[in-house]
Amino acid sequence: MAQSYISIEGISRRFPAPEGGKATVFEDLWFSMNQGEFVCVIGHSGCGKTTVLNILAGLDEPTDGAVIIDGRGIEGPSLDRAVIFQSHGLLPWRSVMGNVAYAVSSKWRSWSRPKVEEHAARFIALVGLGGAETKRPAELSGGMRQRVGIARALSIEPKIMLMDEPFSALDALTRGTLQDEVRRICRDTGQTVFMITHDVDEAIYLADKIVLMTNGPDARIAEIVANPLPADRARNDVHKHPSYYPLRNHIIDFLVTRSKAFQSELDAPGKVWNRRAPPVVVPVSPGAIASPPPVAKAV
Ligand SMILES: Nc1ncnc2c1ncn2[C@@H]1O[C@H](COP(=O)(O)OP(=O)(O)OP(=O)(O)O)[C@@H](O)[C@H]1O
Repeated sequence: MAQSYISIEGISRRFPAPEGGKATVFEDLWFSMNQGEFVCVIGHSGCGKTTVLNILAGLDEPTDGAVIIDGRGIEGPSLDRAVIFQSHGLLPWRSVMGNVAYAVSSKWRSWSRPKVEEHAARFIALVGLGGAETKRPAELSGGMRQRVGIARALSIEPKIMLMDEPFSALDALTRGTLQDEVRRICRDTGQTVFMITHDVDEAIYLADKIVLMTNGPDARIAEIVANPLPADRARNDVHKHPSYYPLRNHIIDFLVTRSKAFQSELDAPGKVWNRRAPPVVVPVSPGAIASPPPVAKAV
């Protein structure tokens, strides 16, 4: 059997609780990703999405369990894994060019200054910030800062892109353009993407798989939804696909109703829950052909 590229193996995270003891954010999560896959994670605030992302980034460690990437355990951050944070994480004393060029020169240490800046400028232009290279973060709007963070992450051409609501601070037009660009770049370069979002339509447009997490504390992966839309999808056409509304309704129903009830359903007598293999669901319209082939129940 082919080995997964990223394998999350039974990770838990507990923090000291204010009242003493430990608070469990999530317990015994199992999940894997193949190389080149685009995965979105959806779940209510506080279920531990950012904590999982920080563990994948090597910025935090699980209390139990392990994450294996390409056959090796994670040992801290790596330039093979770029992170786009909600809060930009820019160096305030550096210009737009300085922030992106710093990342580029960290990755390719032997490159000359002009080569670094030429490479950085391409990605600054890509996110629509050509002309703003000399500005410092304090001179930019929140959305512009977020675009610098996206340019910086894309510029180091990482194998894995970890994104925490990367488009949430952007206006609708810029968001759409950058979603298209990020999707195109990730597909062209075969990057593996783990992205947190609260935007169901964004997940439907971008993801191959959508991981649904139950509410915290003690959150778990409720389901993995395999996106039945064709991999080669166009933004303007996704809603015309016969499986679009079944997919959208399934996710919204989860967020509105099932994410809360899930825990008590699982605790019902006689319920057997295999944490190692959360159910894979392919929501399709009756009669539609699902892609990828249904590996589990279609609803
Ligand atoms: N360093 C920490 N110390 C104590 N508790 C923490 C720490 N980091 C996270 N938590 C707690 O873990 C829980 C999950 O936080 P996390 O940020 O991962 O959730 P999230 O699902 O990403 O939320 P959001 O959607 O609001 O960003 C929260 O209750 C948070 O208070």
